[in-house]
Amino acid sequence: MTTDQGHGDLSWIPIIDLKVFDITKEENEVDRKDLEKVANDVFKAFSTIGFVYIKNHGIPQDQIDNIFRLADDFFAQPQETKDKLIRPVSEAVGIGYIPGGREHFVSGKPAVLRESFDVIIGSTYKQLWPSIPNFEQDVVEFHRTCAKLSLRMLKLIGMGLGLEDQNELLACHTNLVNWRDNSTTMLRLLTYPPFTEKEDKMPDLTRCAEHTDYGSMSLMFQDSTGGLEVIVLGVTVCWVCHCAWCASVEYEPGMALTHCVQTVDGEYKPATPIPGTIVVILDDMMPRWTSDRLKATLHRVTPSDKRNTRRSLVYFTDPDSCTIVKPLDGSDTYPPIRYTRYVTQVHMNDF
Ligand SMILES: O=C(O)CCC(=O)C(=O)O
Ligand SMILES: [Fe+2]
Repeated sequence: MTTDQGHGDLSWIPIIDLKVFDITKEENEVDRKDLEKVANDVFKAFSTIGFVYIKNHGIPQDQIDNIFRLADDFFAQPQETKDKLIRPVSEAVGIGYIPGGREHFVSGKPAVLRESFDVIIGSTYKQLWPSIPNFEQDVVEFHRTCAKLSLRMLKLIGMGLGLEDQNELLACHTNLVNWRDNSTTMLRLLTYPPFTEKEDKMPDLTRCAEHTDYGSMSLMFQDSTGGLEVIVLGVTVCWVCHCAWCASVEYEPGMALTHCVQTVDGEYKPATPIPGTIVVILDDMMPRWTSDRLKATLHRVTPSDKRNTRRSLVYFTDPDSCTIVKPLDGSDTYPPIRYTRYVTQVHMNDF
C-alpha cells in the first residue's frame, strides 16, 4: 500500500494500487504473491482505518467522465421532463428518477438536498429510461464495469480475512453478474444542487446526513467539489510527516502512544477527491459476516462548498436478496438474517 505522500493532510489516506488485479486481468494471470499482498493491504486498511481509496482499478477515466456527463445531461432537463420518470414509492420500478426533497436520512430532519437517477438492472421491474442518446447503453455498461470491480474487492476481502473458501463472499453476489429478478444492487447518479439563499439560513440542512449503507460495499466516484466525509476508525498518524504508516508501531486499541504519534479514532475526516481514485467503503453486512473484524463505514456529505453543484456516482453492491447473512467464522456474534429482511427492518427502524 502507498499513502498519498506529499499531499499534506491527505497523507494518512490509504491508497491501494490495484494494478496487479485490475478489472482487465483474470485471476489466473496474476502472481499469487502479488495478489496476497494486495489482499493484505486492503484488509489492513479496512480493519484499521475503515475505508480505502483505490487507484489503477482498470475502469477507464473516459468511461467515468462519460457517465458524469450523461448524468449532467439528465439532471439539466426541465423538471417536467424528469418528473415523468419518477420512481413511484408504491410501485416496483427499478430504474428511474428520485426528485429532490423525497429522501430523509434522519426522520424529523429536513430531506436531503439532492436528486438521483437510480439503476437496478436485470429485474422484471419497470424501467424508466430518459431519451438521451446513449444514456441507457452506457449506463448499463458502467453498471457491469462496477460489478467487476466490486467482485475484485470482495475476492480480496475474502483472502484478507483468511477464509477457507476465499470465494465465499463472491458466492453471495451472483446478482452482480446474473442480474436476476431479485437483485437490489443499484448504481445511483447523484447531483447536489447549490444551496438557495433560503436554504443557506437553515442550520440543520446538509447534503446527506450521517449513515451507513445497507449492503456489502459501496464504490464512490466523486467530482472535485468535496464534502464527502468518513469516520476514521483508528489511525496512528506521525506528527512530523502526518503519514499513517511511517509510525513504527501499529495501532492497537488501548496502546500507549509514543510522543511522535497521535491517534485519530472515531472522527470524521474529509474523503478528499483524489483524481484517478475511487473511494470504497464497507456496508452493514460486513460486520455481520466478519464478526465485527470489519466495520460498516459511517459517512456523510457536508455542504463544504454550497455555492457549487456536487456530483457523484455510487455503486451500492448488495448481496443476493435471498442470502442468509451470518458470521463466516461460525460464531453467534450476530443472528442469521435474510438480506432483504434486514433492509425491511432498517426501513421500519426495527432494530
Ligand atoms: O454522494 C456521495 O458521495 C455519497 C452518497 C451516499 O453516501 C449515499 O447515497 O448513500
Ligand atoms: Fe451512503
